[in-house]
Amino acid sequence: MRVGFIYNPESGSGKIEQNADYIVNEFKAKGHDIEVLKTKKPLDAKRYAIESNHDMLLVAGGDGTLNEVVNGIMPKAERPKIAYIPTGTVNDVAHMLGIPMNIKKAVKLILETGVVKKMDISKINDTYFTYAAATGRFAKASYDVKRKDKKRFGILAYIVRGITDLLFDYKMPLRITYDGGAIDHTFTLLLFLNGPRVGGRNLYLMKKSKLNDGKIEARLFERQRFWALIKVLTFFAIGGLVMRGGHRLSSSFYEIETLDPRSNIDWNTDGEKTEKNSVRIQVFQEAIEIFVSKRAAKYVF
Ligand SMILES: Nc1ncnc2c1ncn2[C@@H]1O[C@H](COP(=O)(O)OP(=O)(O)OP(=O)(O)O)[C@@H](O)[C@H]1O
Repeated sequence: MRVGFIYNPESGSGKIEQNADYIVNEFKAKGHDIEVLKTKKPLDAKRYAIESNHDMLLVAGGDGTLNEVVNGIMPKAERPKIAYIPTGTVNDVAHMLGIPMNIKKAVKLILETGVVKKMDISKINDTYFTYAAATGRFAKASYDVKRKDKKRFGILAYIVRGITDLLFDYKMPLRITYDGGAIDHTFTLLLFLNGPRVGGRNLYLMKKSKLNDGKIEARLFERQRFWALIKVLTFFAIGGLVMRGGHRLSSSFYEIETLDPRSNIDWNTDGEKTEKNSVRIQVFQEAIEIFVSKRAAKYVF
């Protein structure tokens, strides 16, 4: 197979760099023709994916690098398969797909023990995302953390940034239309999730949410004095529990319209800052093929 190996040497603690030769040799030993495409700056991974004519893209990086590759291949009529080696800080997608954080074990999964599944990809305005779009309280943490802090402190850097966001009162008057109706309210946090994980947390109460069901699960938190904060924290602490003042929706599309003309809402998709204010979210069912563990194939698809 013709394999393009796209890797981000800056992802996570940088361990991928010492393992790149090992990965190349393992793929060659199995008879693959592998081309190394190392990123030098943001958006290189997307460009490599756009220009690729490989049968498969082997991607090593965090959720952000995977997101760039997905944005690169989605407009193509013939999309290469994706094999993913998680080397980022949070690696939410890899946890859902059952891909080990250990590089050698991840390579073994791709070359020997894994299976290929078709996975949904979603789009928010013109940006594709693999697992999460969010706005409001805490949503900034994942893109506001500085790269050098991520490298030094790992996931703790995100937690500290999240805590500094605690006391900021997000008030977002919005109309949310979905395939079951419409809701007008003032919200503090909106989460749109492809599967049962976000922000490094497994949401075991959302285990019915599958990665190939053609639906996006929405968890919407109304703005309330004091209680909203408790409810958001409870959601993350207790596996996705939604208390009163929260909405649980499942739909193949959403329209989110800001009702305040002065609003200044930033959207976070797969951990990066992308769209602003009113957006449309839609799902492309089973849009990409990706290597997953046998266990994930059974439980999240
Ligand atoms: N060589 C590079 N130098 C600096 N930034 C890069 C480089 N290559 C890619 N990037 C950018 O780094 C961003 C973040 O990388 P990535 O998400 O892969 O790792 P991470 O942030 O450590 O992991 P996670 O998203 O799981 O927290 C990507 O969106 C990409 O644009």
